[in-house]
Amino acid sequence: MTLQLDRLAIAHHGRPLVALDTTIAPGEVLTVMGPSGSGKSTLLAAILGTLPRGFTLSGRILLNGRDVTTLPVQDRHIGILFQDDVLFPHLSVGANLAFALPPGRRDRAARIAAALAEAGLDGFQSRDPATLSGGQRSRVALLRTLLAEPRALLLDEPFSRLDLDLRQQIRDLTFATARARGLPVVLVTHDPEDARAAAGRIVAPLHEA
Ligand SMILES: Nc1ncnc2c1ncn2[C@@H]1O[C@H](COP(=O)(O)OP(=O)(O)OP(=O)(O)O)[C@@H](O)[C@H]1O
Repeated sequence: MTLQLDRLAIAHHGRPLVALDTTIAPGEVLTVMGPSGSGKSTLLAAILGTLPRGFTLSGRILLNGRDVTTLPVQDRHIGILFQDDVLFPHLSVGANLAFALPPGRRDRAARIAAALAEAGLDGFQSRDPATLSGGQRSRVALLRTLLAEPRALLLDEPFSRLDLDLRQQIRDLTFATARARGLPVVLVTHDPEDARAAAGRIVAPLHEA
C-alpha cells in the first residue's frame, strides 16, 4: 500500500496549518515533528477522516492510487494508535480484540489466538485488561489496530507513556509489523529517539516545498 498526500493543505479558520505533498511507500515511516499546536494531530485526523469543523482541506489523500479524501472514516480502513489507547475494562483481552474483526467471521477465535501468540501473548484471551502490564496492554492495543487489517497506520505518540526499554520494544514491534505488511506509516512524535528509530524522512506539518 502507498499513501499519497497530494498537495494536501489544511487551514484552521483561514490560517494555514498543514501543507504536505509527498508519497509514503509501503513499510515506510514518515515522521512528523513540530511544536505543540503546529498541526500534527490535525494532519492525522485529516488522513483518518475525522477532521473537526472549522478546518478546511484542499488537495487529495490517496491510498494505493484511490482517492479517499471524501470517504467517511469507516470506509478508509486506516489504523491509528494514540498515546492513551484504552482497552474496554469490562471485557476480556479476547473480546477487546474481537471488536477489530468484522462480525460473523467464522475464524475470529483462531485469528485472535494466532495474533496473540505472534505478539508473545499466547493464551491471553480470557485475561482481564486490568491484570496486564503496560507493555502487554500496548501490544494488545497494537494487535487490535492491526487485526482490522488497515491499509495504512497512523501513530500519534503511542510510545510516549512507556518507559525506555518498553518503548524501544513496542516501537520496534510496530515498525517491524508495518514493514512486514507493507503498510505506510505516519508517526507523530516529540521524541528524537522515535524519529531516529523510524529511520525515514522527518517533516514539519507545514512543509513548504
Ligand atoms: N477540535 C478542534 N477544534 C478547534 N480547534 C482545534 C481542534 N483540534 C485542534 N485545534 C487547533 O488546531 C491547531 C493544531 O492543533 P493540533 O492538535 O493539530 O496540534 P499538534 O501539533 O498535534 O499539537 P500537540 O503537539 O500539542 O499535540 C491548534 O491551534 C489547536 O488549538
